[in-house]
Amino acid sequence: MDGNGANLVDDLTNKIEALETQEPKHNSLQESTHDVIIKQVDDDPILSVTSFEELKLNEHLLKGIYEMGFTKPSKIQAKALPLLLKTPPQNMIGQSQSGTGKTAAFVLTMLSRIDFNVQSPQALCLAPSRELARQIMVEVKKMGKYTPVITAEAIRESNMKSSTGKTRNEEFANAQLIVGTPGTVYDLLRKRVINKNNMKIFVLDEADNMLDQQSLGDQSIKIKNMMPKDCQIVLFSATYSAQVRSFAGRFAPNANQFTLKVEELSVKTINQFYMDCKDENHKFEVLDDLYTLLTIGQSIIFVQKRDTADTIARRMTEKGHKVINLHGGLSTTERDEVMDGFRRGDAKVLITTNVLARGIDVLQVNLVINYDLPLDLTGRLPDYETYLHRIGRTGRFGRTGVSINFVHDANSWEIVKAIESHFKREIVKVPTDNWDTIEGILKKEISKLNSNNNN
Ligand SMILES: Nc1ncnc2c1ncn2[C@@H]1O[C@H](COP(=O)(O)OP(=O)(O)OP(=O)(O)O)[C@@H](O)[C@H]1O
Repeated sequence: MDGNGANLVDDLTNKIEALETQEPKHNSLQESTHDVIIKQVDDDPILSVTSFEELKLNEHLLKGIYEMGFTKPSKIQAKALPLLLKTPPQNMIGQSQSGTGKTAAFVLTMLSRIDFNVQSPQALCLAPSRELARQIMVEVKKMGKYTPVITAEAIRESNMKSSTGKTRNEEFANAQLIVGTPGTVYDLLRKRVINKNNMKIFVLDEADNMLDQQSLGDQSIKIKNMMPKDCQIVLFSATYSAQVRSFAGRFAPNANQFTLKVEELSVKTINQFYMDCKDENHKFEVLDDLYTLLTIGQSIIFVQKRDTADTIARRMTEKGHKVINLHGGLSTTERDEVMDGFRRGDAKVLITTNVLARGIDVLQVNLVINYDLPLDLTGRLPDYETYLHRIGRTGRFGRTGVSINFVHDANSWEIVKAIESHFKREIVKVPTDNWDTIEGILKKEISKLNSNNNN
């Protein structure tokens, strides 16, 4: 690479590092300008608030929200919260793009429904992974910091110490708000460790995944069938396939519904690229080059299988890159340690499987690499929903992000083309053999995106 090329790489590096340090734009929310389609169950006018005060939330909750730096509701919060908080409660099937603040919408609703004088479970939230359940609990604790809420996490135990010093059963006996994964929650409900009788609100985050019969659907249905009849059911996700949506309608009957058009699904601030590799082996060489030649902020590399995650992590380490690796084959303690380290920024590169495709919110992540493209159960066709969730780990809440897909044969090329036409969003080709050109293209696209953001 000539001197000029090296300078350009530095430029790009600076640009990517600048993205890394972007402060949250709390006062200038950048969201889709196109409205979602809202289907309301009653004839009341559709409300949209412009401030959290308008929602008449408990003052202790407001204090928590402001301490988190939230100055005003995001678009989904502004429109969904007035419906979510209605009395008597109404069900909700909510959809909004990745990173637009769905968590706060349902966490505020859960915290608002709880009678703090009653010490038994009243709000239950399910998430598809322990990492996401733990993350939601962090949000609950921040938002509920000035309320007396008692919480418990229903995920498989790790060796990390309980912060309360209570036994697990004691924790669940008087917990008012529980967040967990379906298997553990079902087990605790079945053993009556979790008392369901006073449950007022049942939330499924990543609802399409939680209702998918080939995934977590069975457990979610069993849990829902244990809830009291008048329990409010709230579903949220960035994606719903047509099939899951019709099932969701039965799971949460008479629900207010927010639906995005397919061309609105993909976040505009995530710039999508693909790199044409010669074969499977060449993918690793390109990955190595990427991390050698560009200093990238925090990034996530997605692969399809646990074995691949282990292999890539080992080979990257051998090449001198500092990477960490998280998948479902690790122990719960290892998973927690890896995730906490990544959140702290101790490690910049996380190699993982679809276990972390959904919901994980690490604002500094500015690059997502699909080392293996997400495939459905046939192993040959694209998994559109997972693609959108994976790239949605960057570009959160108005920030700019980059995603790079590795293509290495005719099938993977067809998958990228199918994804491009499905979401109606261009995936730009970058070469794999000329690093001056590569960074030139990335730089041009990123600056185009930045100037669009500033308009
Ligand atoms: N009103 C707000 N003001 C400022 N920041 C906010 C606000 N609401 C949410 N955020 C922040 O935006 C980020 C993304 O929010 P969140 O994780 O809830 O997105 P999401 O819609 O659930 O995304 P995903 O579909 O990927 O799960 C978080 O860091 C959150 O703290």
